[in-house]
Amino acid sequence: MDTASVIPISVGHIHDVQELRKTKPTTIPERFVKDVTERPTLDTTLSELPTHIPIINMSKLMNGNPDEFQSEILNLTTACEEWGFFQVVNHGIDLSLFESIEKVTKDFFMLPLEEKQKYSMKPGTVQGYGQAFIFSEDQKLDWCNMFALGLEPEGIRNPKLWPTEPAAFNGTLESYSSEVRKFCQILLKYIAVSLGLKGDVFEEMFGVAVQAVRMNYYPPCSRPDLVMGLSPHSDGSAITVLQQENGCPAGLQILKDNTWVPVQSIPNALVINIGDSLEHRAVVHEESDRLSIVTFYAPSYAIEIGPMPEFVDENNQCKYRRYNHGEYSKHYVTNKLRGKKNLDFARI
Ligand SMILES: O=C(O)CCC(=O)C(=O)O
Ligand SMILES: [Fe+2]
Repeated sequence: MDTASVIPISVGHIHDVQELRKTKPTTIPERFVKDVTERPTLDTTLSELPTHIPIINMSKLMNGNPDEFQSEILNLTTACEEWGFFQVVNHGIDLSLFESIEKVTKDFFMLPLEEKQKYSMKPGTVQGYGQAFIFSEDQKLDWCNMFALGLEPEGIRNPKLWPTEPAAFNGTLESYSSEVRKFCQILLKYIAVSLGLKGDVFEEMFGVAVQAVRMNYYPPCSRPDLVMGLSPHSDGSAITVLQQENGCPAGLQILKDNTWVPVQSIPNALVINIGDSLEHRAVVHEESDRLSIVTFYAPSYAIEIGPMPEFVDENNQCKYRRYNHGEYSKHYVTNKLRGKKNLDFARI
């Protein structure tokens, strides 16, 4: 996430989805109605599919049992190679923090609109309250309200966007984020090991990693078949850590072998994805709302990244060029969500 300069663009009126929902509209405003080919396949038809993304049990990686470690590292290799998406259970983050971040986030979204608008996301930027990735008046809108904040390094923070209400918001977000940051560092170590690399290779490569959070609140919608909660995209991070409200209906879907597969929510698990690899989207429901709290963890904007020499030889030719992560990030946030096209930035 970039604090990017404000681009003078006209995005038209962006309805606040929660306010719209209050009026219980029988017809959905045209700007939210997706073109026929872009409408969601709803859960009922998807429930027949084999829907399980891999599950990684972090305690098996940390309990000192070498056999369990080896087999779970293998699971992680498969999860990264074949899916790019998996859930982590027994991740070690205090569950009371999960509850408290959920509570302050929900409380924030339930504030009166005027209060939330004090932190409005300016067109062309990605921090604050509103809808991100809207760049024109004719672009369709997603059925979602977002609140996004840059966290680390200090320089990407915009203190004016940190809310004064609910009072516990800022402190809770700080504690939560520092735990999630440690989790990301540990997970990247295991990913390095699963690739046969030194555990600290990513930590060294990333510099002071960029961390940002986006909270997505999806109100119910009378016509979930016509709208999208969040348009298909892949994330511009190294890893993304998604927490969804316990007990909420499945909303996240990933594109696996050309089929949208719903991610069933496992209580207290974290959903991880390897950034900019697998396309995903969120659908909404007729009666239930849904909340997700999403952390993006990425290399420092200052560093240059590219294919690792360990993985390039005459049989595995280089497919990507080296590039500056800050440039990539700018490219990412100044393009609307459009599937996986962002990685073309680096393709040779
Ligand atoms: O809410 C979800 O499940 C998806 C969120 C997501 O993909 C994102 O914020 O990048
Ligand atoms: Fe995403």
